[in-house]
Amino acid sequence: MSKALLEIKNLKTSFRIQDDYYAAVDDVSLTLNKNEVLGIVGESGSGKSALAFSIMRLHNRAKIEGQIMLNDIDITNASSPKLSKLRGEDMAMIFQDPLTALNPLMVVGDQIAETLLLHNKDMSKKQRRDKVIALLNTVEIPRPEHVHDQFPHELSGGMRQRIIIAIAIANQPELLIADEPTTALDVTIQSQILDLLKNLKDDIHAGIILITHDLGVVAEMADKVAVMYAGQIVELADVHELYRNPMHPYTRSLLNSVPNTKEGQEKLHVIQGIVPSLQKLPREGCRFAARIPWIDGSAHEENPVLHEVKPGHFVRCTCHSQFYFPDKSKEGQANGVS
Ligand SMILES: Nc1ncnc2c1ncn2[C@@H]1O[C@H](COP(=O)(O)OP(=O)(O)OP(=O)(O)O)[C@@H](O)[C@H]1O
Repeated sequence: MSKALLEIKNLKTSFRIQDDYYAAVDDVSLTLNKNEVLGIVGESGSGKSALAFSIMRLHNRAKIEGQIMLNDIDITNASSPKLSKLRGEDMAMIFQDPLTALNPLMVVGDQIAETLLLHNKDMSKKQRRDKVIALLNTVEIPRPEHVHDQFPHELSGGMRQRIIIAIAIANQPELLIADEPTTALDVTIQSQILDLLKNLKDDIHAGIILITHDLGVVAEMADKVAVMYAGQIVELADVHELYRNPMHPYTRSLLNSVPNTKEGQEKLHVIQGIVPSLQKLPREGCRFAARIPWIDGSAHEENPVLHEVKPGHFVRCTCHSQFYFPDKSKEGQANGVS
């Protein structure tokens, strides 16, 4: 079997709050291959961005334990100059908010050219401009010659996100992380950006990590899905398997909280409570136990680990085998989103 593009083993990312360290990402292991899209889903505060920033090594003061390997390069222990070279060239990120990610004082064409220059010092000015125009075409910007010389504030939110995508793919990274790429955009623009990412997916041959709240987007774009809760992956499976056969109570609750157009959906499931803050996170036992109090405590493992319940389908904690929705009429509808 060919080697994975990205291999993460037992990653733990902790932030210092007052006098102690608290893990926002805890015991995360996963692999991603070239040309593969991994969707990461979970509620706000579940650690998705902390995971993405850990891979890019963009946390300044976090303590990172475990291992992140990108193409056999150990990112966890890479030096700052090495990381600067890796970012942009081997891995790149599309951020949530395109306005804050762009320099307001520089025309967008120059911002794309700057990224090219960082990793291709020998490119002539003319080559750079041609490449920028080609990239603007790739991200489907109309009148690229004109847009090249515009400032970010002169462009719409959707156009700005296209510029961010052009910057991210400028040096053909092998790993592309899109962290909620459509959150800051209105609904019609969201679908245009997702369509663009879908088209790019087949052209750039990168491994893509797509972080989103939107289970529909994951269903459409991802090959496999990791569901995160309170810093941990609670379920990981091929996308079809996960939607057909969700097992972890959190995955089932998430899927059942999404409206679908199929017949028989009487009422949406509400996941009681919220993801606890870092300092209040239970460090032992099943982290989801408090949100499914009707399930007997003995159903949970003392130290839940990911079990491979089927080839390639991993679930954390044994509580899934005893889980049911308190409203019995909802049982069996967990597969409703596809
Ligand atoms: N630099 C930091 N210092 C301290 N705590 C942090 C830091 N970054 C994130 N956290 C905490 O880590 C936890 C996970 O946050 P994270 O932003 O990764 O969640 P998320 O799943 O990406 O949420 P969202 O979907 O809202 O972006 C949260 O409790 C958050 O407050």
